[in-house]
Amino acid sequence: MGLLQFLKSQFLCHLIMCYVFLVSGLIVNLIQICTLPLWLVSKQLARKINIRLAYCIASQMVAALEWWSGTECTLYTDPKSYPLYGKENAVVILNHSFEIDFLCGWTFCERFGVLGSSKVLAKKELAYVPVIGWMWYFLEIVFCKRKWEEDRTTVAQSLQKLRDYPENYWKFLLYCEGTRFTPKKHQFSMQVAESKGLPKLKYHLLPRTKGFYVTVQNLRGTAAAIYDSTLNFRNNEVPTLLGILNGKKYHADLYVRRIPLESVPEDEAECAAWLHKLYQEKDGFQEQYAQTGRFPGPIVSPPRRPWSLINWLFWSCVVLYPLGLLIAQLLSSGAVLTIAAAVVVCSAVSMGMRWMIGQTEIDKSSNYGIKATALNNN
Ligand SMILES: CCCCC/C=C\C/C=C\CCCCCCCC(=O)SCCNC(=O)CCNC(=O)[C@H](O)C(C)(C)COP(=O)(O)OP(=O)(O)OC[C@H]1O[C@@H](n2cnc3c(N)ncnc32)[C@H](O)[C@@H]1OP(=O)(O)O
Ligand SMILES: CCCCCCCCCCCCCCCCCC(=O)OC[C@@H](O)COP(=O)(O)O
Repeated sequence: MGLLQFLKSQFLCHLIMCYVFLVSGLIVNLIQICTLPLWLVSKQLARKINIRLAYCIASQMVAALEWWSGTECTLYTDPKSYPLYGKENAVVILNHSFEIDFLCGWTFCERFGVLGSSKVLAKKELAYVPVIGWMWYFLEIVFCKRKWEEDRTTVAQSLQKLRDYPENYWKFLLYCEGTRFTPKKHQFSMQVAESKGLPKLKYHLLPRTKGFYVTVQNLRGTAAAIYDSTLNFRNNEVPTLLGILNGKKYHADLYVRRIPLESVPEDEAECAAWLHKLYQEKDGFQEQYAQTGRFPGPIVSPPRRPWSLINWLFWSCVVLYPLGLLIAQLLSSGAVLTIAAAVVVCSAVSMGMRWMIGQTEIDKSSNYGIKATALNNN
């Protein structure tokens, strides 16, 4: 193990990274709150400012993936579609099998210059996660309770609000499986597939079709295409956020197909059947990947950009300098009680960060999808 790799595995480094993320994130959240009056005066300007502010937070995690862990992200796609990525609005459909799949999504958004304005249909629980969840509130992220009776109106309303979004180039991410893949959820989901007379899937859960239908209906005329995206990792890697913090390098492969939105049927039942067929095709791509280690089509990888790193270094300077002064003052004062209080605060913060990282862990995944009726989401 080299010196750099040794340093990357040290808890002190992780603590410093988490401190930078948390404090800079809270500063950004505070500035976001200050933009509230602006929403009344100029909604579009407030949105544009919040896109840039969100970039300050999200790109730190992207920098950790790209520059700290050095994870390689390879894109398989049609070279004819490639020039359109980042230049049009699109609904992205992604498999939900990995703890850092959202981060790989963010990385591609960053490389196509749409990280700050990217959107997602996220479970409501994530809105309460400090920094990220609070930032999403100002980005007009669409939240759902995964209870259709309640979501059918709120999701449609939130999607309608996005129709006049000022930044043209955003991606709306939809995990149609609705929850992360686990063998148990797969077993239940395939029972539902069987009861509906649908072919079984090997690598995916049965997609939930209502969210997809409502998204397509509400974004017609705004989004130009569906980006059907299938993600996997080389050599059966099981990537985690803690692995990224430890500087572990992963190898992500993403296959993206651009499908014009007009080709999705308008009728609800046909739209649902279209989505089921899409997931059967996605299953085929994963099978091919398992057999050959490749997705179909050529590789057209966009290079990483320096901006995420520059942003990270900027915020590190902003928040570490006062911390350094504070620690020096504290140690020179020799006040045992104050030092003890500082240790308690540090421990509390690191526990809080561990809880946040826990939100990404599949073994802490919800029970959603375990019962066929899926009534219990907790
Ligand atoms: C490549 C570039 C990438 C770019 C990335 C871009 C942007 C990045 C931006 C941000 C990244 C941040 C990442 C954050 C991640 C957060 C993600 C999440 O939170 S995922 C969870 C929330 N999202 C979803 O759930 C979306 C999918 N779900 C739906 O669409 C649902 O329909 C719903 C709208 C949420 C409503 O759910 P509900 O359960 O109430 O209703 P359903 O109608 O879906 O369910 C009943 C229906 O399903 C059948 N059923 C029952 N049990 C199961 C089961 N186990 N499996 C499958 N199906 C089941 C049941 O029979 C009913 O069927 P029917 O419809 O026929 O009646
Ligand atoms: C600079 C880097 C420092 C990094 C410090 C660590 C920061 C910690 C940040 C926490 C980020 C929280 C974002 C959560 C996104 C989780 C996305 C996700 O995958 O959600 C799961 C849901 O889709 C489905 O839920 P389940 O039903 O499976 O349950």
